[in-house]
Amino acid sequence: MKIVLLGYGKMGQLIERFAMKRGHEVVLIIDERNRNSITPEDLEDADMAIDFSTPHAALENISLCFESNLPLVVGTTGWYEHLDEVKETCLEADQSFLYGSNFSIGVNIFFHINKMLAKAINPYKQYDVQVEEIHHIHKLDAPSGTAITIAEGILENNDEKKTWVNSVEGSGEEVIPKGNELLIESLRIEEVPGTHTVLYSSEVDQIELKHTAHSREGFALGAVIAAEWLLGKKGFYQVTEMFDFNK
Ligand SMILES: NC(=O)C1=CN([C@@H]2O[C@H](COP(=O)(O)OP(=O)(O)OC[C@H]3O[C@@H](n4cnc5c(N)ncnc54)[C@H](OP(=O)(O)O)[C@@H]3O)[C@@H](O)[C@H]2O)C=CC1
Ligand SMILES: O=C(O)C1=N[C@H](C(=O)O)C[C@H](O)C1
Repeated sequence: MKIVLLGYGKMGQLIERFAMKRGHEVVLIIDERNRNSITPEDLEDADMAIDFSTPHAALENISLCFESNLPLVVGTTGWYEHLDEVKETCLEADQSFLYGSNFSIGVNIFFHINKMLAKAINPYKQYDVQVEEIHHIHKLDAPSGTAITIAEGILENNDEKKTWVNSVEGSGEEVIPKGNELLIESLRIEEVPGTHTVLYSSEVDQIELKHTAHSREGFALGAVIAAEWLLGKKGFYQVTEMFDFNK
């Protein structure tokens, strides 16, 4: 596959390594320095684009790929308030699009267990639930996209919680969740690649479901596998649709 990389930071560089290992070719690298000079024609010879850029760049990059009729995998987080409009444009224009807050297999298994756990605990109102995410200090968005997906999985299966609220440690803003609000606590610590925990607490005990990424390799390999999965398909997909355990 001939791949265009949008974003060539920590993730883009790792994705290039895994793409080459799996026999693909990176034909164009786009980052902040050359983005303004890129036109849809520059993407004509490619088979697939993979975007791991920044929350404010993602939307324009998605439009660029749609204009070029280039299938696109988006790992960038922090732009999800625009998901509905992207879906509409994608389907209207008969494009190929896949996005995911987290491409690692481990986290996708976690997403699945998170929903099952939320469903199992739902009748036992003595448990209160909270989500915690820890990432490196360079991260631009909070809460993490993964934490939002986890929170959505809980909200779908919990009668008490209606919405999520976010508190960023050290921001100086105190967030005290109401009874029907699910708290996502964000911590930014050194170079942590990504740790997500769901905590259910009662007076007598605590249940924890935790995923710790040891590196970014799982995310990068997952993004290349997602690109391979998307090739030849039309439509709007989420990464979770790639996995059988969601069926
Ligand atoms: N879904 C998943 O599994 C994962 C998602 N992510 C998400 O991926 C994104 C990138 O993460 P990461 O690689 O760590 O971030 P980095 O900050 O390391 O890299 C961001 C890259 O985006 C480039 N960039 C900035 N503006 C544009 C633009 N307009 N068009 C194209 N590229 C641009 C930057 O260029 P320059 O260097 O020139 O500034 C840089 O190369 C984040 O949103 C993060 O949350 C991260 C890991 C896993
Ligand atoms: O910015 C990161 O680094 C990560 N971002 C994604 C997110 O926001 O969930 C995925 C992963 O946790 C790493």
